Amino acid sequence: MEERMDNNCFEEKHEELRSEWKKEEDHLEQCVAVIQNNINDYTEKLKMIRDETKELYDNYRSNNPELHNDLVIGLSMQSDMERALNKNLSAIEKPYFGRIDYVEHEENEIQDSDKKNPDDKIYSLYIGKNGISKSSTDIVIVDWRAPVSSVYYDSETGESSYLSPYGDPIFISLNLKRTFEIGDSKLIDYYDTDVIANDEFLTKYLSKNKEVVLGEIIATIQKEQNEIIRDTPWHNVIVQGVAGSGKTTVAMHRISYILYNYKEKFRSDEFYIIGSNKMLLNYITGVLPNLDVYNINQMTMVEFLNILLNKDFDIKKNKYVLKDNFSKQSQIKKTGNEIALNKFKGSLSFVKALETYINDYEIKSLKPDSIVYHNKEVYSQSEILGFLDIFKDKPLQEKIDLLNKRLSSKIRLVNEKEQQEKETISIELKKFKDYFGKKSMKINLIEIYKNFLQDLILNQQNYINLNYDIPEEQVIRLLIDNFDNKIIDLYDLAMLAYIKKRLKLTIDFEQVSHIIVDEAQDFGVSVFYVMKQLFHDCTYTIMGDITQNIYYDTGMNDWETLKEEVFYPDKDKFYVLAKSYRNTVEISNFASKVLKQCTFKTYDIEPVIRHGKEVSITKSANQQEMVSKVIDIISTNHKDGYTTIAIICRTMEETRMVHENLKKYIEVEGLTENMEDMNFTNGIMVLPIHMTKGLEFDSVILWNPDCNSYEATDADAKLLYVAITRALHELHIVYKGELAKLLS
Ligand SMILES: Nc1ncnc2c1ncn2[C@@H]1O[C@H](COP(=O)(O)OP(=O)(O)OP(=O)(O)O)[C@@H](O)[C@H]1O
Repeated sequence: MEERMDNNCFEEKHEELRSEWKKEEDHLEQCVAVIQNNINDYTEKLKMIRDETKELYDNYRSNNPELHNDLVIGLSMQSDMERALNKNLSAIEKPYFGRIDYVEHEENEIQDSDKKNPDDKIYSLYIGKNGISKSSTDIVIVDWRAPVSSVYYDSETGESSYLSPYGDPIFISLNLKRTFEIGDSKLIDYYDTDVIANDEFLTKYLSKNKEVVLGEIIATIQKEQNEIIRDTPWHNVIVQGVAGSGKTTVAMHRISYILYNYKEKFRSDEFYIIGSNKMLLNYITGVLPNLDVYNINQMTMVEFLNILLNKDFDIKKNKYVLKDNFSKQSQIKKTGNEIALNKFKGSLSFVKALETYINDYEIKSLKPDSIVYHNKEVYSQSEILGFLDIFKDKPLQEKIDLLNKRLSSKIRLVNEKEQQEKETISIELKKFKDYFGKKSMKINLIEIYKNFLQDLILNQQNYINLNYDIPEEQVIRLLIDNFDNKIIDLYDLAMLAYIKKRLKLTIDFEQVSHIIVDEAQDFGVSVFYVMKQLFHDCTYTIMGDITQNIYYDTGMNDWETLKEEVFYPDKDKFYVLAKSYRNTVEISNFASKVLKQCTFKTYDIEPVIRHGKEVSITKSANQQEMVSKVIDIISTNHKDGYTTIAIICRTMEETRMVHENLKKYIEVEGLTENMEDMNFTNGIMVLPIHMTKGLEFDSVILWNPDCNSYEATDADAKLLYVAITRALHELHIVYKGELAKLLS
C-alpha cells in the first residue's frame, strides 16, 4: 500500500517535472522564433538602408548640404541596424541563461505565502547577454545589465530588493531563480538555485581551456563581483583582488554596465583603459565587442602620459631613453641610492614636493602685491590672493589671463569715474594689459623640472619642514644625472605632465570621464596623484593586487596612501576579492606557500574548488636536460589538449636564450625585437615574467627558478607569485642546481 503511494508520488513529481520541462522548451522555442524573425526583419531593412545610402553616396556632391545630412543620417541608421542585427545573431544559439520570477510589494510588506494576493502580478523575466524585444514595448529577454537583472546575481529566493534606474529601492519577493544550459538553440538542462552560478556550474565553466582573449562571464558573475560591476560611476572604486579573482574581467563588465545604464552621461570615447603593456591590453580589450562596448581608448601608462604631454615633451624628438626595469640590469643588484631614488619617485613625497615648488613658482611669477593706481589701491593683495584661491585648480596661464582682465576692468572703472577720454582710457589699459604676465607665456617643462630638482638640493629644508621624505643629496643628484643623460622613466613623465597641467592652458586634458587602471599596483601613488590633478571631474576604477607588485621599489605595496591621501576614503569604495577562479586548488596552494614566507601583508586566496595535477618540480643535471624535460612536458600537454602553454623566464635575456634553444626542436611563437609588440596567441610562448602579467595559460613551465635567480626576498616572492598564478590547469618547475628557497 505504502509502496503504491510512493509510486504515485513519484509519478506525480515526474509528471510535474516533465510538464515544466515542456513549458521551458516551448518558451525557448518562442524566443528563438522571435530572434529569427528579428534577424530576417533586420537583414531586409539593412539591405534597404545600405542600398539607399549607396545611392546617396553615388550622388553625393559636397556643395549639397541636404544630401550630406541625409548621408550622415543614413550611415548612422545603418550602423544602428547592424548592431541590432548582430545582437540577435549572437543571441540565437543561447538566448538566455537565467530566469527570475517575483512579485513587487511595498517596503516592510513581507509576502507571506498564505496571504498572497491573487491580483499581484508575477513577473517572470528571462535574462540574457543581449536584451531582445519583439516590438518597442514587448521585451522578450532582459539584458543582463538592466537594473532588475541584478536580482539574479545578488539574491536568494525570498524577500529582496533592487535599485530602480533612478536609484530607488524596489522591494520584491523572489519566488524562483533558474539557471539554464542552452546550446544550438536547444534546452540542454536547467536547475533552480538559491545561490546562482554554484560551484558545480562554475567549475564546469572554469575547467575549459581558455581562449587567447579574455572571456565574458555574464552567466556566472558572482555576487561580490556583481557589486563592483554595478557600483555607480560617480565615485572611485578601488579593488584589491588576489591573482585570478576576476579583477580585469570585472573591470571590463563594469565598463559595459556603465555605458549601458548611463548612456546620457558618458560616451565610450571618454573612457580610458590603462594597462601595463600592449600585449595585456590587446588581450583584455578583446572581450569588449562581446560586451557591446566599442571605441574605448586603451593604452599603457607611458603612452597615456605621452599623449598628455603632446608636443611639450617628445621622448623621441628630444632623444630621451625610457628606462626599462626588466632589461639586462634587472639581475644586477641595484645600489642603495638607486633603490632610495626609486622609492622616492613612486612616493607621494615626490609629487607633493613638486606641488610645493610649483605653488611657489606661481606666486613668484604673479607677484600678488597690492596695486595702487592714481593714488588709490585698486586691487588689494588679499583680494588677489582670494581670487587665486577660488581659481586654484586653473593653470597659471589662465590665472594670468583672468587677473589681467580683472585688473583691466578696475583700471577702466577708475578712468570712467574720472571721466577720461576714450583714447586716454585705451592708453591706460594698454599699460596694464600684461601686468600679471603675457597672454601666452613660454613654458619649458624640462627647465622647470630641472630647477625643481636643483631646488630639492639647495633648499631641502623647505621641503623637509613640510614633512616630506626627501632623500639625501646624492640620491637627488642621481636623478639629475639620469635626466641630464636623457634617461627617464614613467615618473619623470608624470611629473612633466603635472607641471604642464599646473602652468599651461591646454585642451589635452579634456574629454576624459572615466579611467580604468588594470594592474594598478605596478604604479606608484605619485602617478595616481598626478592623474587626479590632471582630471578633476573624472572617476576611476582601479584594479590591482599588491601581492603582484613586480616593480617592488616604485609600485604599491599597500593601498593605504592611495585610499587615504589620493582618493576620498569617505566617498570612494574599496573592495576585496578573495576567490581565485583561475588556478586549480593545487596551484593556488603552491602560490600560497610562497606568500607565507614573506614579510609583507598578504590577502588570503580562496580557490574555487577545482582539482588538477600536483605541481611538478624536476631537477635536471644541465641545461640540455632542462630543454629535453620542457619538450616532454609540452608533448604531454598537447596530448591532453592544452592549447596555450608558456615557458616563463626571469629576464628578457634568459627569455631569448631559452627561445633559441627550444625553437631547434619545437614550434614556438616568434620573439619580436621589442617584446612589447608581441601578441598573446595560441601555442607555445616563451616570455619573461613581467610580460605575463594579467595573462593566463593552460599550462605553465617555470624556467630555472634556482637560488641565484630568485633570492628569499619579498620582491622575488612577488615575482614568483605572478609566474605561478598564470597557470590554469598545470604548473611545472624545471631547474638545475639549487632550487630557490621560496619554492622549496
Ligand atoms: N565569475 C566568474 N565566472 C567564470 N569565470 C570567471 C569568473 N570570474 C573570473 N573568471 C575567470 O577567472 C580568470 C581570471 O580572471 P581575470 O584575469 O579577470 O583575473 P585577475 O584578477 O585580473 O587576475 P590577475 O591578477 O592574475 O591579472 C579568467 O579566466 C576569468 O574568465
